[in-house]
Amino acid sequence: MKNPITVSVTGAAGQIGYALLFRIASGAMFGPDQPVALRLIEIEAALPALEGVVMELDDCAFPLLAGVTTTADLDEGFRGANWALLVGSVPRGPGMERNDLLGINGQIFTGQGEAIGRSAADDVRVVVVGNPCNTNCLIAMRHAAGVPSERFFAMTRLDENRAKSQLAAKAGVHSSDVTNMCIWGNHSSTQYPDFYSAKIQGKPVTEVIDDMAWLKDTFIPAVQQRGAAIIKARGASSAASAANGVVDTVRSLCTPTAAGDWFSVAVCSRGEYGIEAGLIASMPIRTEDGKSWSVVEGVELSEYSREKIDASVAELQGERDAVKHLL
Ligand SMILES: NC(=O)C1=CN([C@@H]2O[C@H](COP(=O)(O)OP(=O)(O)OC[C@H]3O[C@@H](n4cnc5c(N)ncnc54)[C@H](O)[C@@H]3O)[C@@H](O)[C@H]2O)C=CC1
Ligand SMILES: O=C([O-])CC(=O)C(=O)O
Repeated sequence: MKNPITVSVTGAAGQIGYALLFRIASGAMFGPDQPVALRLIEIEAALPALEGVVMELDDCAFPLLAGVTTTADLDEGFRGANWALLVGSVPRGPGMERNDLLGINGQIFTGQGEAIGRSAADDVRVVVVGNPCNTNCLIAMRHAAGVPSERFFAMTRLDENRAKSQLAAKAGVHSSDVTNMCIWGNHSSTQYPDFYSAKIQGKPVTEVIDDMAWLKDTFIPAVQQRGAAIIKARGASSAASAANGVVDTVRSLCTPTAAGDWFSVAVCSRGEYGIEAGLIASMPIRTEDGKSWSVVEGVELSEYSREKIDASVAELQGERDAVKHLL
């Protein structure tokens, strides 16, 4: 039997938490022979509800679940964490943009970053989901003393999956036929789902979907606005698909990437593709060994792509400037 991987999850009693914990405990995140220990973090007021979730985890009798801890204490919650999944934070409601949450949620990530620096395992990797996730990730990274910047990620995988699904439906193929789908920039309505470099059954999307007006004027806004459309329809923000995005993000970071492909996650830029170093921006990422990762080099950017990426990066710069007092 392998040693358990310790996974800390904040906001564990929330909507995404409810969809995520059972997937982790069932083996969907780390595979069918990898035990996991969960450390669940909530604010005091939500601890009673979290106990109910733990009762349900118990009632699943998951063979891979090696233990569950619940706490409102950040050091206790991140103790020994190999993965810290930062979900806890307020979701937006109808009519809001994700960065309207910066003032409400930003400060959560200072204390969490500090506690990760003090208490997590030496190999901790951090995935920020709580919105606005890129800038919250930046805040956490800046406060996590001793944790290298390449261990911080913000989630754009749900956007990637949405984009694949939209392109597949238009082309009449399965979403698994869509590869090389990069979301660039911010997890926001300025994100750029790069249809120019994506492929369908190995061919450029623009060859298979010969409809530039649809790609530019329907596809891109549909992906950018999908979160808002879900909020409008469901009355609450995406939860099951977001949890699925977290599972996919961690799996992709832990599993060698298929030859020629890449996946989307926001990482700390080192200046790749002219994106200001130090910003948490989504880019095309590969891992060869399931541990270290790299930004895929040489993706060709049309003038259109360049403009879209620059606009999203400008938004990230604005968000960073708005939280200067937290950095
Ligand atoms: N990056 C992405 O693709 C996506 C991000 N999100 C974001 O994920 C976040 C969570 O969404 P939901 O689970 O639907 O919200 P929710 O409101 O159902 O749950 C959030 C939970 O976080 C807890 N919480 C609040 N402050 C906390 C703190 N300081 N420490 C620990 N826990 C804390 C709350 O008590 C609550 O149980 C939101 O910010 C939402 O916008 C949602 C979907 C996709
Ligand atoms: O749109 C929202 O506020 C929630 C979210 O991040 C998403 O669904 O992508």
